[in-house]
Amino acid sequence: MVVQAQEGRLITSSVRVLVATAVPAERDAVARSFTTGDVIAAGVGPALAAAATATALTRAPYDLVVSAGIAGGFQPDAPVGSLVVADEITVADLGAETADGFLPVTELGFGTVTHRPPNSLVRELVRATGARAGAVLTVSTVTGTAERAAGLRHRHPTALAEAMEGFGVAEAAALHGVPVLEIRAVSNPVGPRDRAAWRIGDALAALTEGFGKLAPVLESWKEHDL
Ligand SMILES: O=C(O)c1cccc(C(=O)CC[C@H]2O[C@@H](n3cnc4c(=O)[nH]cnc43)[C@H](O)[C@@H]2O)c1
Repeated sequence: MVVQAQEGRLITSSVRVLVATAVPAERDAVARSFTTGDVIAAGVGPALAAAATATALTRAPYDLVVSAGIAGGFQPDAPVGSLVVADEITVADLGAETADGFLPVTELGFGTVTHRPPNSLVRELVRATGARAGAVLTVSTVTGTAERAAGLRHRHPTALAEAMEGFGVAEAAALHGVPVLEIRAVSNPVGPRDRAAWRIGDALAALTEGFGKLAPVLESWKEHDL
C-alpha cells in the first residue's frame, strides 16, 4: 500500500501504477504531484519506451501502466496547455506506403495498431481533470508540415494529439496483460515546425496538475473495475 499526503489528507493507494515518461523533465513533473506510483524516464521514441517499460514490468508487478508526457495537439481541438487522455493509443506510421496511400501494418496481415485504455477509467479521468478524450497517435517522426498534420487527421478523425511513446508503452503493457492509459499535456500544435513556439513549461505544469488528480480516480476505479 502506498500513502500520499494531498491537501492535508492522506490518500492510500493499493493500485500499483507504473508511469513511463520519455525524459527526466516529464518524470519530475509527474512525480511532483503523483507519489503513489513508480515514475520512470523511459526514453524518447516507441522502441526505447517499449523496452524500458517491459523491463520495469519484469522487475515488479503493476495493475496499470501510464504513458505520460508532452505532446503535439491537433488544432483547434487540443490547444497548447490542455490535457488529453487517450481513448485509443494508435501507432500512425507503422505500415507501408503505397501508390494509393498508407496501409497500416494490420492490413498487411501483421500485429496491432491500436490499444484501448479501460473506458471507465478514461471517463473518470476526464471528469476529474477536465482533460479531453480522443485518440493519441504515436509517431516516430514529429510532424512538421500542415500537409502531414491534415493527412494524419484524415486517417484518424478522432485524433487529439501525437507523441512518440504511447504505442510502445502499450505494447509492453499488453504483453504483460496490464491495462494502459496515456495522458498527454499539449506543448505545441501539430503542424509546421516552429520550435520557438513550443510551450514546454506550460505543458509540464498541466501534467503536474493533471496527475495531482489521478490517485483518487484510480482508487474508485479499482473498487469497481479491477
Ligand atoms: O527540435 C525539434 O523540433 C524536435 C525534434 C524531435 C524531437 C523533439 C522533442 O522535443 C521530442 C519530442 C518529445 O515530446 C513529445 N512530443 C512533443 N510534441 C510532439 C509532437 O508535436 N509530435 C510528436 N511528439 C511530440 C514526444 O513524445 C517526445 O517524447 C523536438
